[in-house]
Amino acid sequence: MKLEREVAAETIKIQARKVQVHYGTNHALKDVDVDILSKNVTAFIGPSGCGKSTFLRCLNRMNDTVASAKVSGSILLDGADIYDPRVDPVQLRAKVGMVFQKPNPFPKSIYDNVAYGPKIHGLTRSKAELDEVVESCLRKAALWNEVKDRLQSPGTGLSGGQQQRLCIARAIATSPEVLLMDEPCSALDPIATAQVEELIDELRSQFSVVIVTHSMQQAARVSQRTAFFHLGHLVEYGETGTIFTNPKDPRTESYITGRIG
Ligand SMILES: Nc1ncnc2c1ncn2[C@@H]1O[C@H](COP(=O)(O)OP(=O)(O)OP(=O)(O)O)[C@@H](O)[C@H]1O
Repeated sequence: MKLEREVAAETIKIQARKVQVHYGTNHALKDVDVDILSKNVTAFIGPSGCGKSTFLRCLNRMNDTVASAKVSGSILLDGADIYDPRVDPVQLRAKVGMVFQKPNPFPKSIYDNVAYGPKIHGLTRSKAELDEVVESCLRKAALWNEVKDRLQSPGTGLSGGQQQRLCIARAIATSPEVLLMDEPCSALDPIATAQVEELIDELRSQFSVVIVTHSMQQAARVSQRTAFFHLGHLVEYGETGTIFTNPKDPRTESYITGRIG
């Protein structure tokens, strides 16, 4: 029997039903149903072009910025439709933050990169409060000790791994509830990758994390749930251990054993 604490931790944060995405005539995502659990890391895996990033971008309406993209179906965040016309996508993206494949700090200081979100969303009332938020986010992103003496230096002057941790600090500065990560380690060396993976594990005590990855080892290391996509379909979704050791669908098995992809 599960402990009460564990059951409480496994509430549904995002519920997606019959999500379809077309880019012009390209039907990129077909009838995707999935429940993303709170305080879990969910990995999206599958061969190139299968729709992982497309689906990830549906979860904070980033596809709104792609003129040819048409999204249908329903996506609920804590039971509320994120595609409701009354939802402001900018506010939504503060709640559902995103970290991209290539570290993309703003051409501003390290401090301002992190302070930007809280400032534009009016989340702090004083400079002292903002300083606290910046420090706490840099600490959570395991970067504080490396940058505390040069907060006014440009974020773009950091190493690739440090820049990615800065982008994570920036993404968590608006206190998101969900963090979307699109291949966040693909531009990083193994040491920086290990640091970011460790961080992801720590972040899940506070956020739901959804990560797109090409590395099955990474999915197995960091996630509790895995979704396997193939040709625009979500083929299989379940506990990571089960997906990797006892998949139900032959397509999942072929992918994890290296026969497709
Ligand atoms: N901005 C876009 N405009 C038009 N078509 C797109 C766009 N983004 C993705 N697509 C198409 O949608 C399909 C799914 O692409 P998507 O990037 O979601 O796949 P992916 O599984 O994340 O691939 P990869 O692992 O290579 O990043 C592909 O056919 C792709 O060409």
